[in-house]
Amino acid sequence: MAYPRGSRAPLEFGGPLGAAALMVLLPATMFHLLLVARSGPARLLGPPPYLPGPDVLWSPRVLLLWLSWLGLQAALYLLPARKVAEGLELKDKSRLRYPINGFQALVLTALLVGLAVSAGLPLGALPEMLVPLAFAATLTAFVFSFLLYLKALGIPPSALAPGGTSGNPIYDFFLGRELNPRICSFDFKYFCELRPGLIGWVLINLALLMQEAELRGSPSLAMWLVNGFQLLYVGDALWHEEAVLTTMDITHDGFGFMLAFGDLAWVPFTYSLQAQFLLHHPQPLGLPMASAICLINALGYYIFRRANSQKNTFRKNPSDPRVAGLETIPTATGRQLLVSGWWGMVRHPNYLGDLIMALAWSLPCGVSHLLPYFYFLYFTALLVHREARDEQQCLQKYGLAWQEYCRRVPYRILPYVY
Ligand SMILES: NC(=O)C1=CN([C@@H]2O[C@H](COP(=O)(O)OP(=O)(O)OC[C@H]3O[C@@H](n4cnc5c(N)ncnc54)[C@H](OP(=O)(O)O)[C@@H]3O)[C@@H](O)[C@H]2O)C=CC1
Ligand SMILES: CC(C)CCC[C@@H](C)[C@H]1CC=C2C3=C(CC[C@@]21C)[C@@]1(C)CC[C@H](O)C(C)(C)[C@@H]1CC3
Repeated sequence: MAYPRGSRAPLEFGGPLGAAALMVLLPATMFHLLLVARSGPARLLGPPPYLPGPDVLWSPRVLLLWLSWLGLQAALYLLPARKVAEGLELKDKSRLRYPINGFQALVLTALLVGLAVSAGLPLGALPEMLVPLAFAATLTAFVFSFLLYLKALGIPPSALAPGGTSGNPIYDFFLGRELNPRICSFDFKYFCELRPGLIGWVLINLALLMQEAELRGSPSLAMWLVNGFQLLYVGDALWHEEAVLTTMDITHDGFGFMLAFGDLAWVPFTYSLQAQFLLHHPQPLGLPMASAICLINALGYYIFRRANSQKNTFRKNPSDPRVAGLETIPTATGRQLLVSGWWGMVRHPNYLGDLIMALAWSLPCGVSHLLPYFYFLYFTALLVHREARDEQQCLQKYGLAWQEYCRRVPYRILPYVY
């Protein structure tokens, strides 16, 4: 980690050079994956079948469709919520309020799409638009991050994110200067993290399933599994929407290109890679293998959900009977660290569960190609890097208590291995 002059916040992601490289590499990787998934050889490490020209990337009609999608999700966000949650305390001691209606947005989107399909909307045509749609999303992410950067020029220092204030415009543009950019009560980061991209991801999956049914008479078992597993994951995220308020994206990272592109483009267009692959490369899958894969996904989901819920319950109320019996380490901040239960096995049991699920999403695609395993490989790298960032932040927050926790729980993600 490099340290910028005149500031104590360490530079991450390789500093300005790393940020500039990622701003080119991430969109390039996304387009590479989209093009390769539909090509015959589907080679992750091979060249793309062709380089798309402006006529393939750019379509005003598709841009309009994309903006309408964002508009629809924004309208659903503004509907009355079943609950309004408070975020963590900010530097100025205030707390922001967030509507909890993400699951409602998912259900209403499903109803609207169902109505539109029964009225003749050709959802199966969506897979043909993925490349121009991804281009529209990338363009939106660049423009949006630029506007967010400008907006952050006039805000008080207390509203800045700890990381995005290096003074280097490229680095700050990438990481995001403002922690919680809002217009009135509309919170852009919270909205983008959970709505257009996540719900868009399952909609793309569904469109790929419908397209497969049109092409082959019925969707394959592999396609059903991928759709089912990823719908469970997105449904779970929206059902437990409040938990996202304590993730580092909301509490620590600014809202810049990294999250805008990640949320709006990367998630829907690369996380749907397995379903894209299956549409063009059908894979035979027998019932015994499908059952084994379901068991792997169930195991991953169980660890992921139980570990996340245990920490969230403990953070909300340490005397809750479900967590009151667990062993803890006190810290100088007054907060405690769990040292038994899920958080006593490894320091990030939730990452372990998430990674097991990631593997289960790739397995229905067989083992003939590396491409459908891209998500598992990328996600391993993302979580290892994220774990290191979180470790750094926890060491800063909890000092000696964190060191004691690391001594008591020596493994980070995988027991006895890492
Ligand atoms: N699908 C995807 O692309 C992604 C999914 N994820 C998933 O998101 C979820 C949230 O991940 P993330 O926000 O990275 O991190 P975590 O939910 O693991 O949160 C880390 C925080 O938990 C608290 N904590 C750590 N150890 C303990 C302990 N022993 N006892 C009590 N509290 C502890 C600390 O915060 P504090 O003490 O301040 O509460 C720490 O900063 C994970 O399940 C992850 O897998 C994440 C990134 C991408
Ligand atoms: C494009 C770059 C390589 C990095 C971008 C990272 C983002 C794609 C991810 C950062 C943290 C995320 C989370 C989820 C999705 C991916 C991003 C935005 C999450 C919403 C997925 C569903 C989970 O249940 C969750 C815990 C709510 C996740 C929160 C973090």
